[in-house]
Amino acid sequence: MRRKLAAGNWKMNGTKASLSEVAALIDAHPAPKSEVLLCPPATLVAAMAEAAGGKIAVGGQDCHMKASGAHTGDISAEMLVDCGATHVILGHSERRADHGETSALVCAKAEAALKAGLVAVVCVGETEGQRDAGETLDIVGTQLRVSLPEGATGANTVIAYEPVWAIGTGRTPTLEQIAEVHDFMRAELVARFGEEGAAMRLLYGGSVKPSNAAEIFATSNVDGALVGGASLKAADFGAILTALDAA
Ligand SMILES: O=C[C@H](O)COP(=O)(O)O
Repeated sequence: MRRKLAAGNWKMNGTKASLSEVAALIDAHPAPKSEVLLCPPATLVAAMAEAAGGKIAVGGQDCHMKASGAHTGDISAEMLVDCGATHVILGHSERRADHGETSALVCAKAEAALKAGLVAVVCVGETEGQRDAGETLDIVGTQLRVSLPEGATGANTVIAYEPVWAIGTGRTPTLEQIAEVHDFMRAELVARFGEEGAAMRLLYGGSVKPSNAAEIFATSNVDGALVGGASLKAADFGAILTALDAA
């Protein structure tokens, strides 16, 4: 049985004052059925982990493939662990677009994350042009195949399907489109990883909000969400968590 996961990605948002949202979330949802993960900017990982006190999981938004060394501005998986992180988002489309990250690099980062004991939340998803060209399953299949290292399991790896054109736009795929991609990903993962592929959580991400969460969570092979904008406010993220707990 896959435990549902409500994950929030704060992206480049938040200061120490924003940690009041974490306290509010925990107060309002002291014992959720679903697992809860928040991934703040690196500057807040340690403080958020302390504020969360183990009641919700905290993750980074990226890590380097190496454990240490001359890589100015980068952060290693070991450093995230040292700050109290248990997860790391890898291969988000904003990293792929802003920093030219390839699936091969994402795979190297995922290997580093797993070695350090982090859960890797690996993101895949097509652009609008790729969807219009009928390439969605090809793109997602290739990203999955290349981004995931050997040794990925249901315990150490989560997949987030995030159509690039749905991120921060208020647009979402139809439920049929989400189901098509999630069912496809499940089949690919089972074909490669067997039982471990069946155990991996598959999150949907892209304009998830309180008003559309319930229907998305009722969709085939959706085990939760990776939420951007709506994760910044405890009230919105809490409403999404409530919908996930009820699914
Ligand atoms: O990582 C989260 C996704 O990019 C979704 O962002 P969004 O909920 O603001 O559309």
